[in-house]
Amino acid sequence: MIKIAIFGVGLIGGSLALCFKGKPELYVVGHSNNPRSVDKYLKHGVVDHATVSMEEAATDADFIFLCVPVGNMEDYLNQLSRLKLKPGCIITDAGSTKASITACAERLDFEDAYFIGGHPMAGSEKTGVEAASPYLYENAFYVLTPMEQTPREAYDRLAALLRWTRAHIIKVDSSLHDDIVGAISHLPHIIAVALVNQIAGYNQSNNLYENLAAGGFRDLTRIASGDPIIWRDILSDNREVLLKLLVDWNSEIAHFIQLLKDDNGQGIEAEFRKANEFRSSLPERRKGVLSSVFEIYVDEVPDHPGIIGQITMLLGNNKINLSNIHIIESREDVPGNLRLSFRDVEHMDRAIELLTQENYTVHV
Ligand SMILES: NC(=O)C1=CN([C@@H]2O[C@H](COP(=O)(O)OP(=O)(O)OC[C@H]3O[C@@H](n4cnc5c(N)ncnc54)[C@H](O)[C@@H]3O)[C@@H](O)[C@H]2O)C=CC1
Ligand SMILES: O=C(O)C(=O)Cc1ccc(O)cc1
Repeated sequence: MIKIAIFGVGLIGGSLALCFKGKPELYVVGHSNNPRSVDKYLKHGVVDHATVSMEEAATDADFIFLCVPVGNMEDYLNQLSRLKLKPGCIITDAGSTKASITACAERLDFEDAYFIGGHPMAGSEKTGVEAASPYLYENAFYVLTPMEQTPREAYDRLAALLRWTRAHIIKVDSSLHDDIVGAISHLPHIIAVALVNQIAGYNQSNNLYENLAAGGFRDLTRIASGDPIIWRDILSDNREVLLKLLVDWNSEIAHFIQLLKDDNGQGIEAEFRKANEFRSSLPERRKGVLSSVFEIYVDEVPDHPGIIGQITMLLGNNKINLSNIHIIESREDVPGNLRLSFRDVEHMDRAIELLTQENYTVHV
């Protein structure tokens, strides 16, 4: 049996556990400091075994995944370096930043074990094992940041295990990772939070802001609902990169201020053209670091008990994974609309086909 120990079985650790559990020769052990979390991991069936003992989880493991907040990674690495690990054991992490943890691991002595940094570049604003899914990483990039001295054999063994995630494994230098992910993920999170807080401020004096903030505002700011502790740690750890990115962001905003002051319509148009061009060159059907949500609307769903069950059962029976379901403006006896969200376009396309066959009116 190959033993995989997962420290921190939340959204990311739990999704990894679900990719591995039940696969030939794999045995998954979850660890938490908190006995109540251990019970929860077992109740959710995401691991084969769970324990509060770090030693029990780690000592005979072939792979160790650290899936705790970025701010706790160093402490876990230090603790692991004091244990006698199985020769050849691979320690990896799932943290959203890579330079500091790789540098920390480089300073430590794991004897015959190896550290290889990792970052599955898919996730969501949700947290906890309740939100875990075995499909989370499908078609996403999974970055590995091996060190110069990492043996090829160890890298290959980790990459082979990670094939169960159905992600695309890619090797990137750890500080290049932090520059790029800082720009495409961490900076957008700051912008989303600042924007939501700006509007929340206006809303205090008039809640029409809240009522009118629909569609586009919700799409643009979904990531502002990310977990405060997880994001505190990511932003603090990558602060040097982010401070430079925010200087550039300020110049972009200053440029817009100038265009508006000058009432420079041509300049505004040029900005939109430039953005449209880059955006339309982005790969469309691949998962990126900011997960896309594929949504459809089902019209006039009669508001009687059981209708939602019928729809979810229809999709479930056809192995279509819903990531969210929302009832819009449904009052008693008045037909409502349903918003169904999917994590990938294939599931959405199949749902449209099935629901249309069943005579539901569907809009994308
Ligand atoms: N949320 C996301 O979409 C993504 C997150 N990541 C990274 O994955 C890691 C885990 O994030 P999530 O699974 O989203 O968070 P989560 O909150 O769902 O899970 C975190 C896990 O760590 C445990 N934990 C929390 N505080 C702890 C502490 N002080 N000491 C020990 N354990 C603690 C929790 O009990 C939980 O099991 C983070 O390093 C994050 O940067 C990576 C890719 C995507
Ligand atoms: O909700 C989203 O789309 C995300 O941004 C998820 C995410 C969060 C942290 C990461 O390091 C990678 C992906």
